[in-house]
Amino acid sequence: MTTFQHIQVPAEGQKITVNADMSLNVPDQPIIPFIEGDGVGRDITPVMIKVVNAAVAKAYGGQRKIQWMEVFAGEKATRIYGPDVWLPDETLQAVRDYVVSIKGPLTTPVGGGIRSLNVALRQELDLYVCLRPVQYFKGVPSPLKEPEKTNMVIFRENSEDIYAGIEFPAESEKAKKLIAFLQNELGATKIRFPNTSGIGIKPVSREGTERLIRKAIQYAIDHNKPSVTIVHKGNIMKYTEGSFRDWAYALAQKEFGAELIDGGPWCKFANPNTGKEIIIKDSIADAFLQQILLRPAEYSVVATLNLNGDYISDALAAQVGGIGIAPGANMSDSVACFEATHGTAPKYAGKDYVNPGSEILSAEMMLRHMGWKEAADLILTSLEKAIGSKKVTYDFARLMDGATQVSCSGFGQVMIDQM
Ligand SMILES: NC(=O)C1=CN([C@@H]2O[C@H](COP(=O)(O)OP(=O)(O)OC[C@H]3O[C@@H](n4cnc5c(N)ncnc54)[C@H](OP(=O)(O)O)[C@@H]3O)[C@@H](O)[C@H]2O)C=CC1
Ligand SMILES: O=C(O)CCC(=O)C(=O)O
Ligand SMILES: [Mg+2]
Repeated sequence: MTTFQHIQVPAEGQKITVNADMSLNVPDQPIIPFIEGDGVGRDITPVMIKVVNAAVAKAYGGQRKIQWMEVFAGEKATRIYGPDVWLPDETLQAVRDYVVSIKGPLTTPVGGGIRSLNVALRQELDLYVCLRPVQYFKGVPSPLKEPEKTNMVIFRENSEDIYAGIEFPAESEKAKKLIAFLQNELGATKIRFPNTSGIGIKPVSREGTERLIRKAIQYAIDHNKPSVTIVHKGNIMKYTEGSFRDWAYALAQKEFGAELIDGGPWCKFANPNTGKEIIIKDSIADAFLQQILLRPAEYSVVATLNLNGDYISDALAAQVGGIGIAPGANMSDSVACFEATHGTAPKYAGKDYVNPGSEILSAEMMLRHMGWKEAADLILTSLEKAIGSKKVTYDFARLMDGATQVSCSGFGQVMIDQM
């Protein structure tokens, strides 16, 4: 058994393992690492665990049980491991070795300070897909007239782009060197204020694009979806976002046999499982952001770059009721770490106030990923019933007629009472 410095491995339970074909072996008592998270992480993570335990107990009558194993990151890690240890090596090792994990949000300061621990975790473990389903739950208050028409699944590239954090502060030696190189060696004449510019680098590769698009198209096949939309700003950023689009179309043709529609670039192929047509199309990001509000029913699977995916996730979440119920997963071919779309919402930290729904729905995705469908279904139905009962947290209560506002833990209890 692995020994850790500060992580306590539960006395009972086993690791989930991965087969050669990437399917999972899930024991009846899997050990699941969790990161509590900063800010509201301390409110929502215990509620998520309580709701998941209740759903698993109800679904399997004691036959199955999750053995939770706390691993540390963010502010809590600095209290345990020392002031500069934000993401301990043993946390990365546990998330990798135990295959399936879940995390609360982690703070990233604006401007200076540490770089994002969330991004570091994704990069270190090469969790290259950020999967964020966006669906409407009946009764949730939404700014749209027909929120049920928003039903999309975002495949956000999670390892590249301007998000990779390769940047140099204005007036630093490195920025000066890089600007001089760009001007003198590469003929870049368009840096408007070279003496006071910070510089960021935006790597976007064919390999990174292809592995993301492969997953998005396979998802559309497996879930019988009508289309995959590639979202990019390739008219302006031609060799990063534009190439993303071109590589995506090329992959659809090369690996899935897609054929051009009316000379392209849109293309289509028949779903090998159902025979139904899957259309591969693209949309420029600014236009896409208005299309999803005005014509959401025309979009299904969305494949996009890292930064676009970040913006689109929150925008789409708002359409179906907000980031209080927006779940997600960071995935490689073998490892998956589930997490809410929202951040640490610091003004609400420790107040037992916010909606735990995003992390609970992330756990629902986790249970489904493990093949524990019955427990996952119970979570969905109890969430729907809880919303139907109008006992909801502040974010929904402030927009819902006749609602009773409950706390974060109170909402978890309402869900458990509905199981
Ligand atoms: N994966 C991660 O760990 C992420 C981390 N972050 C980090 O989080 C920190 C704070 O970021 P910030 O920009 O404030 O964004 P947040 O997502 O933390 O919060 C923005 C607003 O969203 C609403 N909100 C967030 N969570 C909930 C919830 N559970 N229930 C109901 N409403 C919610 C609140 O709206 P209202 O004010 O209307 O009540 C809140 O003020 C930053 O350091 C950022 O880097 C951000 C995103 C993801
Ligand atoms: O890492 C962070 O602090 C922010 C990340 C984020 O907003 C996201 O992944 O959606
Ligand atoms: Mg975000």
